[in-house]
Amino acid sequence: MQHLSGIDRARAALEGGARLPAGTLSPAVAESWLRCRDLGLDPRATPQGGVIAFADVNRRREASSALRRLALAEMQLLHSQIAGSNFMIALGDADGVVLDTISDHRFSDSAAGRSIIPGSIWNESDRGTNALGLAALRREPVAVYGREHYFSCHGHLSCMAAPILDSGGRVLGLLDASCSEEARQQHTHVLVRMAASQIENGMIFQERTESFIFAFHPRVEYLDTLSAGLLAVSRDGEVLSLNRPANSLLAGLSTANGVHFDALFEAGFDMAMDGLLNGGVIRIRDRAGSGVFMVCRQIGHRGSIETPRRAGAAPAVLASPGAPDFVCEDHELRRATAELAEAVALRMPVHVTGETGTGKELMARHVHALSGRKGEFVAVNCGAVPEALFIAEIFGHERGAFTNARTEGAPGLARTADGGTLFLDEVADIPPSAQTALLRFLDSMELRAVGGHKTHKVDVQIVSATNRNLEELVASRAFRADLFYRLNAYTVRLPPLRSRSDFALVVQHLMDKIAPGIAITDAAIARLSLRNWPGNIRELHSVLQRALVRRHLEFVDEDSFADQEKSAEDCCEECRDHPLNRHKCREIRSAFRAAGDNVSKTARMLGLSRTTVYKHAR
Ligand SMILES: Nc1ncnc2c1ncn2[C@@H]1O[C@H](COP(=O)(O)OP(=O)(O)OP(=O)(O)O)[C@@H](O)[C@H]1O
Repeated sequence: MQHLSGIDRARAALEGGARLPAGTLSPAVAESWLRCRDLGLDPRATPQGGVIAFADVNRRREASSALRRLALAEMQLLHSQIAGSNFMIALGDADGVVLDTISDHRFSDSAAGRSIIPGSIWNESDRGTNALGLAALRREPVAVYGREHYFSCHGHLSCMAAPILDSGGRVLGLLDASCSEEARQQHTHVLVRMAASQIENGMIFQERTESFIFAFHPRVEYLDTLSAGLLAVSRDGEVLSLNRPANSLLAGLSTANGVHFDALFEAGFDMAMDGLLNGGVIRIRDRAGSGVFMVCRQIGHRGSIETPRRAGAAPAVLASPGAPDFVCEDHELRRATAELAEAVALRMPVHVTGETGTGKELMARHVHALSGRKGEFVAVNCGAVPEALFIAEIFGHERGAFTNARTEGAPGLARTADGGTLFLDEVADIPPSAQTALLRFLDSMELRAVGGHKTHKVDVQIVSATNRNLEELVASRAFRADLFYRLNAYTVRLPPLRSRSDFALVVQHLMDKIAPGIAITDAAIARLSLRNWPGNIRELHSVLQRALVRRHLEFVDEDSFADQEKSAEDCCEECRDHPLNRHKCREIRSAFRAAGDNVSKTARMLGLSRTTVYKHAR
């Protein structure tokens, strides 16, 4: 109760513009309040806006891709440790902009949950005192409970945040757990700190694949814990990075950039290596005289055997056992898929975008093969399932849940995909009522059949795809923003065929598939490359098939497409792929030419509206 009355007095002073009573707040919070007051922020006002545009979120996500890869896996774990307790886990970048959230559905449906979304800015100067902003400023873990938040409108929130630092002490990102004030639990703070340390350590391993990594601690039984110091050391003994515990364990010694192992430990690098490379734990003294145990956690290798693949280093054809080959020499596509394997290894949901026929389903099958999962690849066309049945179709239904033909009950597609991949095609068409259910499922990987009482946990790789602009749908509120961010943890944008720099390779690949051994001339490829390809690779496939038929499966040259091009010229772009419309379209275009390219005259001749004529005559 004392704490409450203390905070009451402190708030009264803050909101009344008076001096803050001493001893009522932690120094970190008190200093933050004063900074906010100096900035002229009104604690009773509602902080303005504070959400950046989608494109910026994506740019920031890309800039933090290495961090996100590790953090998303930790966030999942953290979420499962504190699941069911009305919490949200958020990852922010160094500027306090939220990049990803995983949330308990009760929390995400609350006012607080709606304020912590990807793109929301939680730095101190925008949102006043809050854990994320304060942890970024202080570069240490911080908790801000209830009314300690500067703005009274955030008084129902409790947040615990820990910064994720690089070995130079710079903030790479922030991990935050937020809940409603009454749901807060002490141990969450510890879990968030542990997760942040785990990510920091992971970053050292991820970035230093060519270095030795040693763990050390004064007590041998702590070598496997998060308290152990980690040192990344080059083959010459130069210390390249240290984690936070290493810095504290070596306090008093200079660990500045480029320091040599010999300057930190009495036994020289070569002698230490003899013992460490034998796989054993050695005991050595640091230069301050303290004894520590040390073990080698990674043997650095030379060259590029395991160095992470950079954009530009990916192969021309992505091939995985069990998946159809995916031509991928185009540089945009290579960049988009450079880190796909890592994302899949971390079970990140993959979102594939691209025009119709660009290979979204093929990419989904490739992800499935990459995941090495033994279970099934289950594709759902979200646009084709009626709204009323969507949830039952995905999550199953118990016997008797429906009174029509579905009396028997079914496990649902998500359970069928257990151990495999669930491909949500045309994901933009998921009915609004099912979006919430899908979001809950993605957060917990648990589902309950319609009419059932038992929940089932499943393990599925999620791949979604659309050729619509999901960002616009989110902006118009037709698609839930939190679901959008959850699905596109890793996005692959497939370029349209007309802009692919590997066009010739795609043609050659399709030829090999359709008619192995039959040649296509360079001139034919050059001619095809001039087209617009609204139907992309699917359209190219059928154009090649028709050309092969015309040439009796002997060869394909530039004249093989003559009749196709002529008939294409005869109708407008939209009707070209619709056999049913083609006839009508040709009639309009020929009447238009006969009428001397006069739209009104053609319209009168055919008894059609001018708009219709214009649409086809263009
Ligand atoms: N990169 C590629 N390499 C080889 N073949 C490809 C590639 N991309 C697509 N294809 C082929 O093109 C055809 C269309 O691909 P797919 O069905 O995956 O497209 P999609 O984007 O899912 O289409 P839609 O949006 O209409 O559902 C398939 O025959 C596929 O094998």
